[in-house]
Amino acid sequence: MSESEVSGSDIFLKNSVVFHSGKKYLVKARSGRGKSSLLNFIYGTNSNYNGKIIFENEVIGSTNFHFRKNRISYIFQDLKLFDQLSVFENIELKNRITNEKSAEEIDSLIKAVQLNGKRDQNLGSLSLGQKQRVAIIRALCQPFDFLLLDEPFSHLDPENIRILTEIINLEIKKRNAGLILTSLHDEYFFEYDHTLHL
Ligand SMILES: Nc1ncnc2c1ncn2[C@@H]1O[C@H](COP(=O)(O)OP(=O)(O)OP(=O)(O)O)[C@@H](O)[C@H]1O
Repeated sequence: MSESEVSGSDIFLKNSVVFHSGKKYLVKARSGRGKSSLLNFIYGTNSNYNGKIIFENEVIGSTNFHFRKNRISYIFQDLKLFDQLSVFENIELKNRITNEKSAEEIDSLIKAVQLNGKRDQNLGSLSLGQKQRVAIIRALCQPFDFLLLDEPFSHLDPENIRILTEIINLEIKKRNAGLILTSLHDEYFFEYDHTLHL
């Protein structure tokens, strides 16, 4: 994007922007303003920017895989789930690497988000809102200091959003983690400490 396009941004072109763990941030912008790009920069999967992203004195780059494994968890807008695997298998695939949760805990989360009837069904046959619920549970199956959420509830009804915000709040509190959520709109899913405009 050009400098004029981002001149009013609270993040782009600033000398420094600090995100603290334990705090909740809403990043709000119109479509195409760089919300997904910002999260990809932080996650280390897009390095097409000027400047540095520093996590506790270490520069995040595309090869710092340990950040993605241990420090930052990300719910992608396009979810990045495996259509050929079942709901349980999609979650278990990550959990097998991290050992973050027991099979019973995963089952209880699947039930909490009202997907127990779909547990063994392939992702390919699920609705987008159902897939969003799976992606959110999977993202909670790892250690993290920051949880990145890219328009995570765009296809969910208020009741499911309520359930998921409760689950996410508990998991964040347990880890004293920070949350960075992008949205097109003002929204009140979480009690945000800061709202930043791109
Ligand atoms: N790999 C890329 N190469 C070139 N341009 C890109 C690339 N990825 C994103 N862009 C451009 O950067 C801009 C910001 O894209 P981005 O997906 O970050 O926006 P967004 O705010 O998340 O949009 P939306 O709300 O529609 O998801 C867009 O103009 C997009 O076309």
